[in-house]
Amino acid sequence: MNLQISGLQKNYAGQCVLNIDSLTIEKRSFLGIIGSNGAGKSTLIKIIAGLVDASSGFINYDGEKVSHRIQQNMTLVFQKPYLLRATVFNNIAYPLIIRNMKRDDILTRVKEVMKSMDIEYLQNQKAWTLSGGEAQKVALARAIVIKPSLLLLDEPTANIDPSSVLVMEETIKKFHQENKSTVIIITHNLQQSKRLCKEVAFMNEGQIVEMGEVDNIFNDCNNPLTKKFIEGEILI
Ligand SMILES: Nc1ncnc2c1ncn2[C@@H]1O[C@H](COP(=O)(O)OP(=O)(O)OP(=O)(O)O)[C@@H](O)[C@H]1O
Repeated sequence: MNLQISGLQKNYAGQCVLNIDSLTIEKRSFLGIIGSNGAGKSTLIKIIAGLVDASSGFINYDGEKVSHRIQQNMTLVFQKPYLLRATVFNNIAYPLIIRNMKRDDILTRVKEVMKSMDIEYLQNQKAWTLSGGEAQKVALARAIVIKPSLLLLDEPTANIDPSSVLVMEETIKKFHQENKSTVIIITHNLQQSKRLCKEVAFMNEGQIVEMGEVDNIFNDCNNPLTKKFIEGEILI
């Protein structure tokens, strides 16, 4: 999915927390969003997902305004996984059930995703009994099972151990390679953005300070604020 953002602003109690003049995210992009706490990263991704209304401005999705059909084609994984009070299998199957997919196809698709993430052993476990890392894997499995054309990830691997991070990253990479999808990931892990993304956008105080190819941003950025941030200095 191709995204065109124009004049996007979000205010909370008269305070502007997001202000993006113009941003294009090409189809099949793999964009990382980095920046300090409160920079506006989650607000941006929630507006893209249609979960929060912008105060002004608009987003075009493949040249169209947001609609039910477009929203059916995107998924968002939060830092804290929201799972249904059901088994792991039913959690992953749910987005396919509500899209009226045939029973046999659901079975095949859910098994395929569980196998690729090595979580088949969890299929009958109740979602509320999962560990944090297991729940996060299930949330990712549920997000990719519909093969969305836009996958939005808000710190999907925060608070999980390195081997689970590896499974999640491999899954996200494979998903991006095998589908003609756009992936946007917010991460505080700069190494993770280097491992996964083609492009990175650095946000500060609601604005996109700089955006470019991963190598350019990390080795040859133009803005002194970006340089400070990636070198681990505190931005004040
Ligand atoms: N529902 C809300 N009501 C009031 N203020 C909000 C609301 N949601 C976000 N904000 C404010 O908007 C600003 C941007 O928040 P946002 O969650 O987008 O930042 P972020 O870059 O994702 O931060 P973090 O890295 O800590 O997750 C913050 O100052 C936050 O307090």
